[in-house]
Amino acid sequence: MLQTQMVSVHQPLSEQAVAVQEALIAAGLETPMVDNGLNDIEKRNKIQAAMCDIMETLGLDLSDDSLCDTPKRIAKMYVDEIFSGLDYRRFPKITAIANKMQSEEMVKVSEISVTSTCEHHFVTIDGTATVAYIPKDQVLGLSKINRLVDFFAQRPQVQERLTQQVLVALQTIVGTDDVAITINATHYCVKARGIRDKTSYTQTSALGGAFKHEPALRAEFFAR
Ligand SMILES: Nc1nc2c(ncn2[C@@H]2O[C@H](COP(=O)(O)OP(=O)(O)OP(=O)(O)O)[C@@H](O)[C@H]2O)c(=O)[nH]1
Ligand SMILES: [Zn+2]
Repeated sequence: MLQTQMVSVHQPLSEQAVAVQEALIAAGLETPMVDNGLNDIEKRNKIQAAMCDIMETLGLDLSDDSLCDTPKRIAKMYVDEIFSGLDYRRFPKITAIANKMQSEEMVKVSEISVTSTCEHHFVTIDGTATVAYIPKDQVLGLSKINRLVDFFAQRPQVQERLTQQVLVALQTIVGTDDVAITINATHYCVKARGIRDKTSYTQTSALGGAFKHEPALRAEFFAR
């Protein structure tokens, strides 16, 4: 999970954040967003008021000591936690070092925890991601791959877009097309409501460069 992090409206975007945002827009993969000009405090206040309205509409007693702070908690959770990835000022600093060790084989990080939120129902998507790339001029700090996945997971998502966003972001940052990602996830909109299927899960993948075109590399990536 992203650490809660206070960001100022005046905080400039990092060069990496700008490059990734531009790449996603160019690829038609950016999350549909509108800049409403609200700062984080204004967002929390508006969401809190809206949640009071929802709870009162449901007939809940907001004077109850267990319920009274729920609108405030949800507002904070949306802005600072589970939807914090909508704000590029929170884009993680992805440190890389020169590939002096001439690593030219796949680097693969497996079973990265993914907790996201389905944009159709606003309930949890729970799963894991496996991400690989073939280093070119730079190698990434390993935890930065987890952080990148986490940034895009902290948005309302469909799993297919989350998968593609991580692919394009990583390609942009490492400067190579040779990136692969697969996500396995359970959708609580399928598990806890609607069809109420307790066992199914969804696998999505996005492959670039050699991972797309070389069957042996693709097979190596998907092998456990
Ligand atoms: N492709 C895709 N679909 C998703 C994802 N998350 C949720 N959905 C689906 O979005 C669809 C929305 O369908 P609707 O018919 O508008 O919504 P609904 O009436 O709540 O549908 P049910 O879930 O079947 O009850 C559902 O089939 C969800 O399972 C996702 O990450 N990717
Ligand atoms: Zn859903």
